[in-house]
Amino acid sequence: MSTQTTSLTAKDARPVTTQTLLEMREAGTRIAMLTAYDYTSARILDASGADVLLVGDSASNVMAGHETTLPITLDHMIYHAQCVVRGVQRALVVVDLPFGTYQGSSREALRSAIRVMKETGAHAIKLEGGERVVETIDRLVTSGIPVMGHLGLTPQSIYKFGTYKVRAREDEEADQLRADIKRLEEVGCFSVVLEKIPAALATEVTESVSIPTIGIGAGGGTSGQVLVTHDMLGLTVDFNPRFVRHYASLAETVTGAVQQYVQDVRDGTFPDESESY
Ligand SMILES: Nc1nc(=O)c2c([nH]1)NC[C@@H]1CN(c3ccc(C(=O)N[C@@H](CCC(=O)O)C(=O)O)cc3)CN21
Ligand SMILES: CC(C)C(=O)C(=O)O
Ligand SMILES: [Mg+2]
Repeated sequence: MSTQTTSLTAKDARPVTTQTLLEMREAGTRIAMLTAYDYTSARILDASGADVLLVGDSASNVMAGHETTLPITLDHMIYHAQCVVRGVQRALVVVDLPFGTYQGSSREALRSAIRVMKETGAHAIKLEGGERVVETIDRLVTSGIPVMGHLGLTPQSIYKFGTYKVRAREDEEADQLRADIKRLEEVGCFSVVLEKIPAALATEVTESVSIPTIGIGAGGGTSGQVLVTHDMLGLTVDFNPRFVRHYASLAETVTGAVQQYVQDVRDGTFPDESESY
C-alpha cells in the first residue's frame, strides 16, 4: 500500500485533497479539522498543520453573535470562505451550505453550491442530513462538487429537536444513522461529520463504511476530529460541552493584554520614544 501522497506535516505543502483524506484513513493517520472564518486565522491554522479547514455555519454564532446557525446567509458564508481561501496553502477548505439554501430542492442546492465553488475557490461543501438529502448530494457530486455529509446532532434542525443533547442514544435513531451513513457513502460523499453521538456507535458506523468520518463529541473511534477553533483556543468562555478540550485560554490572554494596553495609554507609557517618529 502506498502512503507516498499522504500529507503529514505543516512543512509538507502538498495540498490536501479529498483523495488525501481517503489515503489517510486507509493508512490509519487521523485527520485534524478545525473551523476558520477569516484570513489571519486561516493562515495560522494552515501553517500549523490542520488538514481540513471548515468554514462552518457556526460563524453565525462565533462571528455574528447569533444564538443559532439559522440566520447566516449564503452571501455571508461566501465572504468568510473567500477570506479563508486567501490564507490557505495546504489545507482542504470545506464550506457549510447554510440553512435554507439547499433544503428546498436539489436544483436550489446545486445553485447554492455552484456559487460557493465559483466565488470562493473553496474545495468542497458540507451539508446536514441523511436520507432526505441523498438526491441533492447525488446532483452535486454528479456535477463535480465534493460533498461532506453531517449526521447526528445537526444544528440547523435545532428547532425540530429542541435541545443540543446527545443524538442516536435510542435504537431507532441509531438504526436510522446506520442507514444514513451507508446512503451518504453510496451517493458519493468523500467524508462524513458525526456530531455528538455515542462513541460506540461512531466507531461502529466508521467501520461500516470506507470513507473517513470526522467526529465532534463522537469519541476516538472516528477517522478524524473537528472542533470550533474559538472553542479549543478558549475564546468562547460560555460554551463548555464536554467534547471541547481547551488547548489555550486566549480569552484570559487577550483580557490581560488589553488591560495592560489601557493602563499604558492612561499612564502615558505607550507610546515611548522608540515607538515614535
Ligand atoms: N462555538 C460553537 N461551537 C460549536 O461546536 C458549535 C457552534 N458554536 N455553533 C453551531 C454548532 C452548535 N453546536 C453545539 C451546541 C451545543 C452543544 C451542547 O452540547 N450544548 C449543551 C448541552 C445541551 C443539552 O444537553 O441539552 C452544553 O453542554 O453546553 C453541542 C454542540 C456545535 N456547533
Ligand atoms: C461543528 C462543525 C462540524 C460545524 O458544522 C460548524 O462549525 O458549523
Ligand atoms: Mg455547521
